[in-house]
Amino acid sequence: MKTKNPLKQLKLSLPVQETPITSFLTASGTFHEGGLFLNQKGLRIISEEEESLPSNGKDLDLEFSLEDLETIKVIGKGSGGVVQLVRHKWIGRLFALKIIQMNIQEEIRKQIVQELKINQASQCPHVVICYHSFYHNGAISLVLEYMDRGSLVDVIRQVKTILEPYLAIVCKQVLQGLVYLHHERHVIHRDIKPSNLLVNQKGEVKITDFGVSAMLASSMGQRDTFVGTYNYMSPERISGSTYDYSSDIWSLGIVVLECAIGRFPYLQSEDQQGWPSFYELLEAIVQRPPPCAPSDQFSPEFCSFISACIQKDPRDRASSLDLLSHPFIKKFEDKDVDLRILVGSLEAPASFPS
Ligand SMILES: Nc1ncnc2c1ncn2[C@@H]1O[C@H](COP(=O)(O)OP(=O)(O)OP(=O)(O)O)[C@@H](O)[C@H]1O
Repeated sequence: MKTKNPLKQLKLSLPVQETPITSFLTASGTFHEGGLFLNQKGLRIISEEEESLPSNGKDLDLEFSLEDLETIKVIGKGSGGVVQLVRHKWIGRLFALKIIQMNIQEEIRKQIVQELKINQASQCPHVVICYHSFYHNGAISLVLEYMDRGSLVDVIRQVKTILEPYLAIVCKQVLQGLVYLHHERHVIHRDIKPSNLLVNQKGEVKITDFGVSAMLASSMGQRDTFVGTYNYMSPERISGSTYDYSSDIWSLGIVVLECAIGRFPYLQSEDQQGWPSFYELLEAIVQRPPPCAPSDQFSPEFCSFISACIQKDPRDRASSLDLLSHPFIKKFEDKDVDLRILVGSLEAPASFPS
């Protein structure tokens, strides 16, 4: 028997497409499924392990002892000691272990441990978390959040210069860290420099060594004995005047300018023979007009940002809070600039030869 309308019976009923494609996208226009990220800038695959790692570590409530950590390799050396990449034997998680050698009296040690405890309470996603600190065999060991793309020193070494859109994203995150330190914790960092600004492959930038320079200074019995580089130090600190939060802003300006032009701003040119001597450099910072961004190579917003930071008179510098709404930062806010694209192309310091 023939059916009246065979085609009608064959008709498939398709589900009505009620879900618009945009609902699969994140705010940045990225399609995200499992570990796969796809947007107009390309494709990225992030392992499930990385994805599930907490970015602020608030949920990490482990009992630590140095015996629980196994060393993988040394990933950095500073004036105070070494930094090792370590793995927690039981949970397998990676940390950076910073060991600072200091033979100090019991009283000062107690004071330092107390200070570090306060630092451990960091509640800002742009300040590297210090999970634990130990005093052992004359050394202070800090168990830090591991930043797997190293510092801005490693970034500049590989890319030479950082383009304005990426720099704006870097600056915004550093400023968020500084707003936290200056306005919530009421502390001056005192050692903002490229090696203290760390990056991870999620595109996060965080300030580290918060409180460490103060700790080293107090361990020497003088409030302002400085160990480290003077390159980023403000003129008022070099000349021994009183200083405040704006001293960190000067340092930030020098760091950002260096990242943009690809050389330390007090060097006249890339091919300048050798560095100025220690005293020539200090004299230049205190006596000479401050460096600025060349207006024929950079946007007016960038040049204005740099001169809002690098002012000889600290009162002329903008605050971290003001700088967060500077036109240079605002300019790229809705432009979907993804720092992961930049850091994704870099080699991890952990894979550098020792
Ligand atoms: N939490 C971390 N995660 C990943 N790498 C780190 C971490 N902390 C430090 N490092 C690496 O170790 C290097 C040395 O760090 P450290 O703080 O000891 O010295 P520094 O800042 O380079 O110099 P100085 O001791 O003069 O301040 C850094 O430049 C960075 O590459």
